[in-house]
Amino acid sequence: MAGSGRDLDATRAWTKDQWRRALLSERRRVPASARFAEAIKLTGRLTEGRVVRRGDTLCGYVPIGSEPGSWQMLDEVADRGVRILLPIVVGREPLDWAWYDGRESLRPGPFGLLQPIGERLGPAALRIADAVLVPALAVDRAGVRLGRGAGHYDRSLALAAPGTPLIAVVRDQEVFDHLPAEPHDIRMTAVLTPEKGLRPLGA
Ligand SMILES: Nc1nc2c(c(=O)[nH]1)N(C=O)[C@@H](CNc1ccc(C(=O)N[C@@H](CCC(=O)O)C(=O)O)cc1)CN2
Ligand SMILES: Nc1ncnc2c1ncn2[C@@H]1O[C@H](COP(=O)(O)OP(=O)(O)OP(=O)(O)O)[C@@H](O)[C@H]1O
Repeated sequence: MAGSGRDLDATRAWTKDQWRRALLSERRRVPASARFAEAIKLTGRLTEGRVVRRGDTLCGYVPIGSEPGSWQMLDEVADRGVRILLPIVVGREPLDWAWYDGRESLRPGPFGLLQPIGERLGPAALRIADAVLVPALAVDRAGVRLGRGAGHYDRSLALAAPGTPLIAVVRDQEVFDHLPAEPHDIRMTAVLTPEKGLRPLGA
């Protein structure tokens, strides 16, 4: 598959679904050992104080399948005094949110997700976040994010307070020059990757 900046002409014409298929098959080829090493690096990035600090509220996610990150990532961030909100899928509504309260507080949900069982705070709880980690398959330099294709985050992120960092979490190879965008796509303000850490996106 085209790496960042390569084969630009070929990928210019790709649809979002073609991108998704290519990105997911690439992810599935990453050995568990590499995924594990990347998760440890991501945890380091999240606990070094640039993304969130003690007392902050972070919207996180529980990684599933080949997504970047791990359980440890959430626990180590929580151990540093950061409160973590996790998303709950409610049909095609904006995502609902509940506090992360350890692994025992998670239950299997739709799409292979693990979701928190605590009190549902409503979609507007996103407003109290100091930063939002947004799971993604890829992101481009302008902040265009490619997700799973259900539109959950696009419907939800408009509820974040203006200026809240919206941080796509991807592997280093998943940052591209140009991805297909639609009018409803909400732009990410930054990207977090294991090797290069936190980088701003867009203008
Ligand atoms: N970890 C995580 N949580 C998330 C998302 C996400 O992408 N990742 N979402 C982002 O919007 C929302 C849920 N939407 C989702 C929509 C589709 C699939 C999905 O296609 N799941 C695959 C199985 C995944 C796997 O095991 O690799 C499937 O159902 O086939 C997942 C989440 C909110 N929570
Ligand atoms: N703000 C919105 N309001 C209503 N529908 C929306 C909105 N944003 C996205 N959608 C719907 O969701 C569908 C999927 O959107 P898109 O392909 O951008 O998903 P995605 O961002 O990749 O997925 P996800 O956010 O679930 O990871 C769109 O075709 C559109 O119908």
